[in-house]
Amino acid sequence: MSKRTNMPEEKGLEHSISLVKEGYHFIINRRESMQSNVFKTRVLGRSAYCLSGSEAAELFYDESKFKRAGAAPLPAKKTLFGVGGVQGLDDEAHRHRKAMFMQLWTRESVDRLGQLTRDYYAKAAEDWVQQDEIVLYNEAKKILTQVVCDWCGVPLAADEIEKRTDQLSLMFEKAGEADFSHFKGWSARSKAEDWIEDLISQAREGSLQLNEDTPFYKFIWHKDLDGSLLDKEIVAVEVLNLLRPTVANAVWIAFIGLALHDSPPNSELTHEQLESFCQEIRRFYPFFPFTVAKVREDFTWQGYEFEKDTLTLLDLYGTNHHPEEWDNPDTFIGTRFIDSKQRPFSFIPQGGGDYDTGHRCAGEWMTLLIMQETVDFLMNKISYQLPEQDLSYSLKEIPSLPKSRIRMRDIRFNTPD
Ligand code: HEM
Repeated sequence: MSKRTNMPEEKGLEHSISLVKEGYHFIINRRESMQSNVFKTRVLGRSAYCLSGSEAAELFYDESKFKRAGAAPLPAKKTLFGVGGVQGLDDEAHRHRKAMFMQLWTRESVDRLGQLTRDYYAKAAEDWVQQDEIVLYNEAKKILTQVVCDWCGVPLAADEIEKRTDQLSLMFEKAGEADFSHFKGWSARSKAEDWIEDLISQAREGSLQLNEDTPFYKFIWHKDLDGSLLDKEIVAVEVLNLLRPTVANAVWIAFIGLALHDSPPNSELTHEQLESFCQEIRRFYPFFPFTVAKVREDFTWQGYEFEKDTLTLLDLYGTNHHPEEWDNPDTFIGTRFIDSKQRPFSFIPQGGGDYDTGHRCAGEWMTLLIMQETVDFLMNKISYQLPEQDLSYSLKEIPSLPKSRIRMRDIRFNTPD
């Protein structure tokens, strides 16, 4: 006899087109109309549960209930994640691989990242002051490509910067496209994997010398659970798991440009105020709409039956805007996070739960650091004007970006007082 569930359910055979059309509001719209943080729908040709809000997020991060193997749809693997990376692992294999990422966050390496970010901003701005106009989003992608390659120890020649910036960017820019341009993301990933695999071969053969303290070196010589080196294809996927999302910070940098215009903070920010402003950017502006897992074994939660192997979407954007979790969720309040307790499952722009044992983003601190350096640079190191431009952004496009990508003019270095 088939199992019955009293979970609210969307009628119809397939809703993938609505998902593409409604974008960040797909889960919110149904959560509101069904008045439930848990419901069932059909996307990508299969049944799927959608979860929203902190209680449901906590459930989603319960490893005994959900697994990641086989959850990510093929188009996402071909562009965003790659095959064989940490995102699709579970249990001991996941913890061992995740530790390879988490070992990178030493005081020295974080300080070095901050310094590199400042240096590459300063270098880029020497060129900006000569230009009539620059586009912040495009500049940020180039800067971050150089920052992250330098930080990782991945060699990057000056004449390669544009090409590698484009490849790393297309992987996240085209991941949400439903039309043919999605394949640009596939092609970019394939070229970027070839690039990194080639460098790995050179390093393993001894023709490329790398500093032992760099992430690239550590990943190349990382031993898997069975004591063997990872295949170079897997190392490349994991190195791109450092490069690609760091360049993706350009999306939030474009939103920083917008927030500084729409909701400018006090001119002199304390560290606490700066951090709160950046956290509110991560809460308020869209990036990843949801993340995915699969039900590990049949279980019942709050009277709802969850069936083994069913795809499950956790609403990241909707939880960050959930009226049960936030006062005035749709208002940008730069000081919101001052003195407010961090609630691990309500504020989930980069996933929730535990870093070491769960799938929460390995680069959350790095993201916050780059954002803080960016706000400091734009507010204190240079001055600029925003000419007339279309600053709107659509919640139907993934990833969403201000339409103009933030055009800036009359850029000048500020002189120290
Ligand atoms: C724009 C900034 C970023 C956003 C919006 C973002 C978002 C996310 C999200 C939503 C997840 C999945 C969480 C889950 O499925 O539970 C994730 C995982 C991950 N992120 Fe990020 N991320 C960003 C930056 C970074 C950076 C800078 C790095 C590394 C340098 C990074 C590395 C990773 C890795 C390795 C995972 C997989 C973790 C795992 O499966 O255990 N991310 N990120």
